Amino acid sequence: MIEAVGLTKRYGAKTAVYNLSFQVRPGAVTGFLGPNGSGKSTTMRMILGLDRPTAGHVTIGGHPFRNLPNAPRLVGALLDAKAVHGGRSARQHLLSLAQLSGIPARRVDEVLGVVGLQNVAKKRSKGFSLGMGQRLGIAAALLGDPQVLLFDEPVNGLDPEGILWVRNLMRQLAAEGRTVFVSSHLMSEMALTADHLIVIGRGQLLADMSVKDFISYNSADFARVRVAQGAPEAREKLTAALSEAGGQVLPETDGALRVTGLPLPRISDLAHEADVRLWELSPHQASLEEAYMRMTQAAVDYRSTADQRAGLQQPAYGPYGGAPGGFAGPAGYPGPGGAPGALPGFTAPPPPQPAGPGAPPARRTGRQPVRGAACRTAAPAPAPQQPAAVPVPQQPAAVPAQGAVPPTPAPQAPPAPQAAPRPPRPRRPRARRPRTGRRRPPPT
Ligand SMILES: Nc1ncnc2c1ncn2[C@@H]1O[C@H](COP(=O)(O)OP(=O)(O)OP(=O)(O)O)[C@@H](O)[C@H]1O
Repeated sequence: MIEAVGLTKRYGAKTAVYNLSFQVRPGAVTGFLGPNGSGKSTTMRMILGLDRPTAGHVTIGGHPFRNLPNAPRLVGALLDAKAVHGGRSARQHLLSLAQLSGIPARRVDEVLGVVGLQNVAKKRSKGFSLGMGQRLGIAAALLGDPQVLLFDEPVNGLDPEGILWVRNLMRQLAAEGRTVFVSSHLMSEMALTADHLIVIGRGQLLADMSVKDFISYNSADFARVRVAQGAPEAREKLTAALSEAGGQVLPETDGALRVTGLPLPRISDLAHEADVRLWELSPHQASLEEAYMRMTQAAVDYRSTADQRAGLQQPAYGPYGGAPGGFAGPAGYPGPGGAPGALPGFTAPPPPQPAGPGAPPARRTGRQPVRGAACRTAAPAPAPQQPAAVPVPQQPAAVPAQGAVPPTPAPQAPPAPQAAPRPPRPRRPRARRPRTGRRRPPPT
């Protein structure tokens, strides 16, 4: 098991990870999610003893990584697949790692086979594609047949077959009772691979819960209702009946209705009472991607200037408020779509607040390259001695998870000393040239 307690990492003025506490249990795939720059890699480096926490601690099986006896056989990691000597072949690279860790050479050929690189084992790795490099990094992680595995974006650059292979590999490793901690930005993939999720935003814990709970806490379940074709008056009648009963009803583009705030049996009864024949009444759940986007909107640091969204809050839509896409307001929530008395399971949490005027993202300075295998014994970065000023990320309005550590309010950074504003310079009137009445000659 991996256990982090109050883990904090500062790089100069930048707080990459703040007061992070979580556990990664064996026998499950735990997904590690968060927007770009939210501190996932930093956390993984601290778990592997490659970065020293500024505060807090993290252990594997009860010991800090550096105190683990024979760490490479206990822990395997893929952090940066490109951190390979390009002049070495895949086999040579793995062989050197194996020799450093006392792992028998035959294991090298085994893992080359597992990752499907046996036919290019003698090729220099500098000629490898992104996906081949990724496979080599995974081979390095598996080399010591470890009980604890960390993968930082393992499917990066893999083709669909490779992605499926990684998914099955992760699931198999977890089924064997190993601890599998994997970060990814591919939500659809995480939904299929992970059992449990740890979500961070701006270095702080946002959620620690099962994938299923994460989706239902952070998205609106809804019912799709379709009346018999060619009966617009029946549709209107049903809309009125459902709204009167406290449901939020939105028209869908194909003529169906999206209903939140009412359970399916109640919708069925109301349709029956209104004498409306239904052709469809089905439950729907939002995807992990929708739930993730909803939760992390306020913690996104890097957004395209072409992206007009100020969040996933959508404008009120139709006479009942709310918005298409499952993000209708929850029961009792003052905003579009809210309806008192709406039932659990058919409501969404309050929409996340748009990101506040947080500090601009700090530039990454002197980031240390990290090798692909955990058996690397890099000297730890000295913990920077910083004042305890921490820029506080604005928390999205997330539902606190069972077992999640509620983010502790971070101390406010004192305002940077400002130079006294200069008085505006008086503008000199521009001397006007006297008009001569002559025109410029046309260009030749
Ligand atoms: N060595 C370093 N020196 C200074 N700042 C750093 C260093 N390493 C990371 N950071 C900063 O810490 C923050 C967290 O970075 P980190 O790489 O952990 O995020 P991440 O969640 O892994 O991002 P991504 O999803 O883009 O890989 C970023 O703002 C980053 O610039």
